[in-house]
Amino acid sequence: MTTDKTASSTPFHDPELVSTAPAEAAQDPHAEEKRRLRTQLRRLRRNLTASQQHEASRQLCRRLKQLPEVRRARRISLYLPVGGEIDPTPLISWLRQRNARVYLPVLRPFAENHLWLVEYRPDTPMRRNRFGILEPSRHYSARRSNRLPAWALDTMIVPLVGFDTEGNRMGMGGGFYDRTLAFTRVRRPRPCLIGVAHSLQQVPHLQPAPWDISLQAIVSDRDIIRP
Ligand SMILES: Nc1nc2c(c(=O)[nH]1)N(C=O)[C@@H](CNc1ccc(C(=O)N[C@@H](CCC(=O)O)C(=O)O)cc1)CN2
Ligand SMILES: Nc1ncnc2c1ncn2[C@@H]1O[C@H](COP(=O)(O)OP(=O)(O)OP(=O)(O)O)[C@@H](O)[C@H]1O
Repeated sequence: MTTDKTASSTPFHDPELVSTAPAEAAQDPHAEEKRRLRTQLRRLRRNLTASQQHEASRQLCRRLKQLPEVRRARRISLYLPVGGEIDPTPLISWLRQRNARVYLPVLRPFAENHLWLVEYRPDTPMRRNRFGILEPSRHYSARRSNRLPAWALDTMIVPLVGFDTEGNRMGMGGGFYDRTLAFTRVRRPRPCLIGVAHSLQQVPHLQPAPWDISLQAIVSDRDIIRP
């Protein structure tokens, strides 16, 4: 895993090169520490009670509805929560009333750790992916007309495992969003990225990795952080 000599100098500003970079895990000197912190933060959110979750979701959605990036979005992605993630789904009916289109991440087949963004309508057929997360079915997602390239979204609501007040983020560790959004370093248009999490997922400082994509805002049940 550590034999690739070019690994540490991989130009992460080039999404094409980056997405084929070998020995990915070996490139992150903070990997072990991040893994531990991730496990700890995931446990914290999993341990929230149903009523804490309900209240956090209410507060989150109240704040999200105030954001211009959410209010003006015609095409917006969010996620269906698992494992204690803060729940953005009460936003869906509100968005539909405003005639916004709602998209969900789908694990992209044959492209390791990349996401498709697939439209989510009331009649969209759903299935569970390999992580047990509900997503639009393979058949439905395979139809190009049901998807959007990430650049065509106005806003993406991105789940976080950890964050700091400078807007550094930590995800589930698969690099799914980082890979899917790597193009934002070099091309426009690009979606506005809003990270969301429970306030207890805030940590004093996260060391950003070279491939981390930065967020326009982080919204929790307590705050709106603009880095
Ligand atoms: N609700 C939700 N949907 C999402 C994401 C997310 O973070 N939250 N994703 C954001 O990326 C993508 C899925 N990414 C994921 C990455 C890792 C694991 C996970 O549970 N990993 C396990 C080991 C899994 C296994 O191999 O079986 C673990 O770390 O313990 C789950 C989802 C797309 N959909
Ligand atoms: N653009 C990219 N191209 C190739 N590999 C990448 C890219 N971005 C991240 N990775 C790899 O993905 C792995 C996970 O990265 P990291 O721990 O930062 O995930 P994360 O930010 O928590 O996940 P996510 O992006 O899904 O929220 C790392 O090993 C990293 O090398």
